[in-house]
Amino acid sequence: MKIGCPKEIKPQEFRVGMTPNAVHEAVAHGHEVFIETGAGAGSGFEDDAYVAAGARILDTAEEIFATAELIVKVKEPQAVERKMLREGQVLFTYLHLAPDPEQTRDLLASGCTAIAYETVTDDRGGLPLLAPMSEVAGKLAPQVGSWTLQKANGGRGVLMGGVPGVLPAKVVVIGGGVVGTHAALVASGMGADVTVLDRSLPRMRYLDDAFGGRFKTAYSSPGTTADLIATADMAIGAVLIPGAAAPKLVTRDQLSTMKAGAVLVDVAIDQGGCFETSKPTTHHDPIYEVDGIMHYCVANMPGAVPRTSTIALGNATMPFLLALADKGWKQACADDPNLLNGLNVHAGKLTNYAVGKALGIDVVSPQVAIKG
Ligand SMILES: NC(=O)C1=CN([C@@H]2O[C@H](COP(=O)(O)OP(=O)(O)OC[C@H]3O[C@@H](n4cnc5c(N)ncnc54)[C@H](O)[C@@H]3O)[C@@H](O)[C@H]2O)C=CC1
Ligand SMILES: CC(=O)C(=O)O
Ligand SMILES: [Mg+2]
Repeated sequence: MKIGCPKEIKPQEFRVGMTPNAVHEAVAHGHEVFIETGAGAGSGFEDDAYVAAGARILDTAEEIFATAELIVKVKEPQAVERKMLREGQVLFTYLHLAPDPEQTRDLLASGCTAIAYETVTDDRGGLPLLAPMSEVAGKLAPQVGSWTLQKANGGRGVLMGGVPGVLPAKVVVIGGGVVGTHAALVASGMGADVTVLDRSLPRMRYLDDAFGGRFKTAYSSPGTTADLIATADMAIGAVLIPGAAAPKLVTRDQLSTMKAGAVLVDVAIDQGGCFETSKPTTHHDPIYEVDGIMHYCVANMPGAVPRTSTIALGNATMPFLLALADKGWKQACADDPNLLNGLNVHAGKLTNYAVGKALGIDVVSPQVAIKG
């Protein structure tokens, strides 16, 4: 199969969809791989490394999209990329369609088959292609939040770990999944006083067993969230209902109950955000203030550490990428219900129920779509 990997064009996005190692494996499986020149440079992979692994370098994204049957990316296709997608072409990348009606409309119009990393599942109910980036974003969240807490950046001027005789910062993490756990571990490692809120009792039991003492857990009800938010120096939004728009768990009215200069880091912004006042920002201009509360809402946080993120993402996508290329998308999805859960769009139809519900669009079941 002809596999193409264009350079990412989202602002300050330096990750790349395929590493030279991934190219090497795909070529060993008999596939042809086309990489846009410079695509890996931001992650420390120069064209030479791809050529040594067996890829051909093409000069433009147009050539990549025109040549490849399977396009492998990191971020959702931007408007100019969506225009280059065609019927029958397979797109394998993050999509986050629930909060993005324009992208959804364009993908449906293109006739392509789009498989979203973030809705591919595993046998234990996890999201194996979201997890590596959630690990990265979770670890980054207290780091960027503590920077935002600094006075010169608009924050309260509180040090995460305090000092002898001065209390540490209070951090509330809403959602104790992959992002939330990694955020809680780093925040507690920095010395903060951390509480994780979740609605899953089994998940909180696991967190307590595995990390007991390093942070506290509390059931995520509106009342508990309101109480904790009012005394927090930092809240990290890390909830997920797979495929769906994030629930709004802190309203604008609640900002007035918070301490001036407190910080909201909304990692769930790629699913629309879990704070009512969140709107997506970029690494170039990551923070803004509403009612005296600082917000950090970068939708591609792992792009800040592209070397780590590209390798971590490539490790996770590799088996799925090889299955898609070796068998073709229909057989690969028919053989693997977890990969089939990644199917969001096929031949002008939406195939993910959570996305359809969020956007009010009719859905064809993925099982039916692969027979079409
Ligand atoms: N901004 C960025 O760059 C990145 C964003 N993300 C996003 O971060 C979010 C979290 O991802 P993961 O941790 O991998 O998901 P996950 O599925 O591992 O964890 C989500 C957790 O939220 C909990 N939850 C659901 N509703 C809740 C509620 N009302 N209150 C409290 N907890 C609730 C679930 O029980 C689960 O434990 C997703 O939206 C994901 O797309 C992930 C990576 C990078
Ligand atoms: C998960 C995601 O959206 C990202 O890594 O950018
Ligand atoms: Mg994102």
